[in-house]
Amino acid sequence: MTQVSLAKDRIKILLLEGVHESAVNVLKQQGYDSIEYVKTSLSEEELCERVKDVHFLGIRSRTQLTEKVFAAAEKLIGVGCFCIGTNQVDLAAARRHGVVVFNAPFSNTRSVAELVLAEIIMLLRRVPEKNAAAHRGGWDKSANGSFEARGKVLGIVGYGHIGSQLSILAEQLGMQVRFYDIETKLPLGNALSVGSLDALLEQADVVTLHVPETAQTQWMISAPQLAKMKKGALLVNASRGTVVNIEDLAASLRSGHLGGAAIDVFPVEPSSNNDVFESPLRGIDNCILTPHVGGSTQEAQENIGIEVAGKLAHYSDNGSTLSAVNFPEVSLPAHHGARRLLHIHQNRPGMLTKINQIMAEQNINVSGQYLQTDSEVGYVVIDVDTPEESTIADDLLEQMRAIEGTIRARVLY
Ligand SMILES: NC(=O)c1ccc[n+]([C@@H]2O[C@H](COP(=O)([O-])OP(=O)(O)OC[C@H]3O[C@@H](n4cnc5c(N)ncnc54)[C@H](O)[C@@H]3O)[C@@H](O)[C@H]2O)c1
Ligand SMILES: O=C(O)CC[C@@H](O)C(=O)O
Repeated sequence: MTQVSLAKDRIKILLLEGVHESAVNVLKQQGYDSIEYVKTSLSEEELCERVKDVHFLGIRSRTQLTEKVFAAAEKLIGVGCFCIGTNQVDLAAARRHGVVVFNAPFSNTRSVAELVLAEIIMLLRRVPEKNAAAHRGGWDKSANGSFEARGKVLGIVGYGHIGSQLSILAEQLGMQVRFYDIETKLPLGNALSVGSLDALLEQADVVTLHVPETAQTQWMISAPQLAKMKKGALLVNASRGTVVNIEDLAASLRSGHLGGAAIDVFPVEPSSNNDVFESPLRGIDNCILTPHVGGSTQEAQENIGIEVAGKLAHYSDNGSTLSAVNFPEVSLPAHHGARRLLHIHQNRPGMLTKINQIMAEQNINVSGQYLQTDSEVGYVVIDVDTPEESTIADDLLEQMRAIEGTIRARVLY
């Protein structure tokens, strides 16, 4: 599969799920005008049709990018996930098809941490059920089951960007922070690392989950783990819906073992704001249900738009894959006065030799060469000095495309 090199005005960009308009502004400022903006996600079938002539695709967490979608997206160069999570993308398939995927690894971190902290206080004070009662005309003026956050043990599962940010905020409220992570992490402030998930569940008054969706985290909180939590303890999940078995959680809340929960993410989420939200957690009063809005603040969305659109434009203009989540990372200088050839190939022995042979045979002066590989894919960038009017770069590109194992190749002027 090869990629024809294009002038900017012929590069088509499809932005889904109502990404912030800051993304459109950045792309337009960089000279990209052919932008289609869609407010919802699309089904696999719709996507396969719509992505056929698209060069860059922007999504959030709802759009599932499967092998089938990448196979249909013959011209796709890059994907921007306008969020932190990339579990909705088959990253290996993207790599095999030579599609570079970027995300915004920390633009909404603070927003999630703030919401979680607020929910912890609300749950400790049983505000959700008092609020529900008041809306029904009730008046539950009582301190029964209501507690301060100060002095309580907060158990954080996953001490990455969000978990560690929350750790700092929670300590400022006087909470005692414990965390569990599969990686060794620097404990911030007075936080303490705990050796196992079970130990954390047994110690914590409040457990909050901040892990990515992986095979290892799927249903990591189910009936046995919920049973290990203290009676009356609280659970917060603003990570991914597959981390908690929602039926088991509903049973634990209804039995009175858990005292409350705040859930922002669900195993199945409505694909648009017009769809009905179904969940076994509906109707449980001390359970806060939010529609996957942990990172949905104006500040976060605007910053994400700027960051991810900037990464897509930079990759398009310069070839840099720095901070890509599925690709060998190459940080490239500007290529003023040189044509830049980009070659993505299957990582087989002898690829670089074949490319260099082409340069030698044409007597080309190579002014810069960059190579990065992973186990499957190689990415070679070559800057060649040619007179401005010369079409030699196009000839070189054609020859490079003919090398067996080439996935995509393009030239930057
Ligand atoms: N609700 C929302 O709107 C929202 C917003 C942003 C992010 N998220 C979700 O939150 C997740 C975490 O975000 P982050 O920025 O903190 O990610 P991160 O990558 O910085 O941190 C994740 C941490 O989890 C740890 N981890 C991985 N597997 C684990 C396991 N099995 N047990 C214990 N720890 C494990 C990692 O080592 C890492 O330290 C994201 O992957 C995303 O799915 C949700
Ligand atoms: O914007 C969204 O769709 C949710 C984003 C959030 O879950 C993330 O992974 O950053």
